[in-house]
Amino acid sequence: IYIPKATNITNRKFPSTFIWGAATAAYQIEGAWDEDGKGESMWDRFVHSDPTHIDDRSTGDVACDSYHKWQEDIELLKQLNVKLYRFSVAWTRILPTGYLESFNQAGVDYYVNFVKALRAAEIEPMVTLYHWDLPQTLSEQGGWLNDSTADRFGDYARIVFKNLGPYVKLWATINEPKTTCTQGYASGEMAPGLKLVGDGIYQCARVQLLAHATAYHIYHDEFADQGGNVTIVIDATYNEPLTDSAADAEAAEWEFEFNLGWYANPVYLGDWPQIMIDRVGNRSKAEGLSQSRLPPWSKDELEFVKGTFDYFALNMYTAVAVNAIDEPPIGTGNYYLDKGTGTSYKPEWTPSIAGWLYSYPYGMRGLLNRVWSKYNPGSIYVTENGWATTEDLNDQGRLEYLQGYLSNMLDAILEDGVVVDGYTTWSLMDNFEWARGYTQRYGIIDVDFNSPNRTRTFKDSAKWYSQTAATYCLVDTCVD
Ligand SMILES: CCCCCCCCCCCCC/C=C/[C@@H](O)[C@@H](N)CO[C@@H]1O[C@H](CO)[C@@H](O)[C@H](O)[C@H]1O
Repeated sequence: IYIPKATNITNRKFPSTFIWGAATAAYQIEGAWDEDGKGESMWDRFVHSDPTHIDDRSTGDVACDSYHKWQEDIELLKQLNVKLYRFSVAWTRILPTGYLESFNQAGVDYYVNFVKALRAAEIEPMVTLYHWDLPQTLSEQGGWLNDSTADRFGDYARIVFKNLGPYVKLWATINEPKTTCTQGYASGEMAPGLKLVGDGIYQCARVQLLAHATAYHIYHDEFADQGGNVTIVIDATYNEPLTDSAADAEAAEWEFEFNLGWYANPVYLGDWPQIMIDRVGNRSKAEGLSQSRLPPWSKDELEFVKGTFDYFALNMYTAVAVNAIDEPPIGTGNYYLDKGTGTSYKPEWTPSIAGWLYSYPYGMRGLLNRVWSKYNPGSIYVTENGWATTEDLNDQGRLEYLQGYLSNMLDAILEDGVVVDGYTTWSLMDNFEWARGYTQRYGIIDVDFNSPNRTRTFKDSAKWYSQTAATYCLVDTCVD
């Protein structure tokens, strides 16, 4: 279909059924890293073992102190007029070592109280089971390279479903498995800091998908009466060919499959994308390996993973320009060489202070259409979307980014027929931005990390978002 690349902000209203929300993750906001029986996660170990892992030598030990300030956070959500809050449960509060024997009732009580309070405030909880804080004990046993981690994830998911399930209808199993595999197990920039760009990166994807499917089946086999929906959160870029050439168009397609397709294809369609099977298989063979570095699924595994979704949870921030390149030399196995594409950003896109994040609002519409037509998921939630700045209450750049992306989302809904049921902006408040520490802020609400109270203050974008969530309108006045 032809979609004009409109940049104007629409003055039409969002459907009244659309759900406005905000998102966070446990390690990034909670703090209280060793309180009330919580175990050590691989992020606790990563930041404590070598402060140089983090740009500003900071940690998430206190972060936004949301573990203690959760009632205040719910008040903020109410002031924002949002009806959906996506947050994650810290695995190590429930099972401090990752094993059932370490069960910690205090962790369960904490989250049960929290979801009850959200419901009382008429805010729907969307619970992510895993947002990168793997129990350190499991990490030492191979973490996402060890098949048994999928079973440990199932043990943990069962406890959370059983206890929080009466109050939760929207579940996300694993957040952005690709980021974990590329940055945690390949570039080493994130926990656990491994550099296995040839094979570990692919095994990590396989084990996370098995873990997701394990939790999905546990929910539908044992807790179907709760009537909730479960999926995995996948991050993606909108891939625009660098030029009009057929070669760049094909490269953009490869880029799509080696990123989003890597995780979505097994879940929504079955098996790895064919281009990955072919390219990694051929390059592995040329390297003299007897088996592809992309681990083939068994027939049982394929059936186990295929169809494990009730909706599509999409994290979308940026666009990338993609170009064809000469076939990279065969040598040491490497995912980035297997991919066989070049990536950059177009000069007309607006850069943020995060090197990877550029504003190209049309990308939201383009990607939503692609996900909708390729995977036919029935319903999409955009579970993350946001903009990086330095500390600044007058964040006009963030406001314009959100306005532009949401305007294009509405075009996808109203013009193209894509079903987007809800949106949780990243993030409710400034927080610990992984390897960037507190140097990059994504919150619509400012957090003063120098104050013991972690004072929260609405930025301009939060004031605008609160009005938008109340009126379903991105500008001052909308037409129905
Ligand atoms: C001339 C230079 C050319 C370089 C071209 C590189 C192009 C590759 C760019 C791909 C960028 C994708 C990287 C994406 C990362 C994000 O998905 C990831 N950081 C998002 O993580 C989520 O976002 C939040 C903000 O970073 C984070 O706080 C949250 O926890 C994550 O779920």
